[in-house]
Amino acid sequence: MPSTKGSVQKLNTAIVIRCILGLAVSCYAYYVELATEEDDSYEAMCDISEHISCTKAFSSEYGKGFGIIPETSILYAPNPVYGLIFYALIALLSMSNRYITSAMVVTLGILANFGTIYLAYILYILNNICVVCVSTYIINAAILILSVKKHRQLFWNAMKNRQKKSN
Ligand SMILES: C/C(=C\C[C@@]12O[C@]1(C)C(=O)c1ccccc1C2=O)CCC[C@H](C)CCC[C@H](C)CCCC(C)C
Repeated sequence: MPSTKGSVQKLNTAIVIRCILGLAVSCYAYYVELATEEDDSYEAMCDISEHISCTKAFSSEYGKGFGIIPETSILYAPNPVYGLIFYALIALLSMSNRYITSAMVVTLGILANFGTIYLAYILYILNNICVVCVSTYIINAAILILSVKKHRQLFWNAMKNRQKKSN
């Protein structure tokens, strides 16, 4: 198992890049969601056909608060807002190479992928393909894989350091 400081830094960069992509996609989704609400004549780029439509997903009952948070809750917000908070949080936490922060990123990554499974199932129920949504699923999967790799690297680095000290 090769374990160097350099490969942890490379993984950090890779995670931050996925977060920036996630932020960009979430911004776009948020913009489209607002624009469809405000302007009836607005045509979103991601509305490609009858069954490949992002606005159908965004304006469905599941487009806000994941369809599970009650409308009266202060947490009730369009889904992309959760995406913005989530990707910003992961980017910040990924800059640290501490073991606990890395464990937090892995945990949040697992949560987000459960979110992905749920949202993908909703898309299936809606009989719809949403290109913007699917790209967030791919980003979430990549973030989880990379953060698990980083966590393993940190583990092996800690092991190596222990060995060095005892020798
Ligand atoms: C743009 C985005 C998801 C895309 C989409 O949600 C959209 C836009 C939507 O309207 C929709 C409608 C119907 C079916 C599917 C969909 C979606 O697919 C965001 C990902 C967010 C990701 C799944 C993060 C999950 C967050 C964690 C559960 C933990 C959050 C903790 C932090 C807030 C602190």
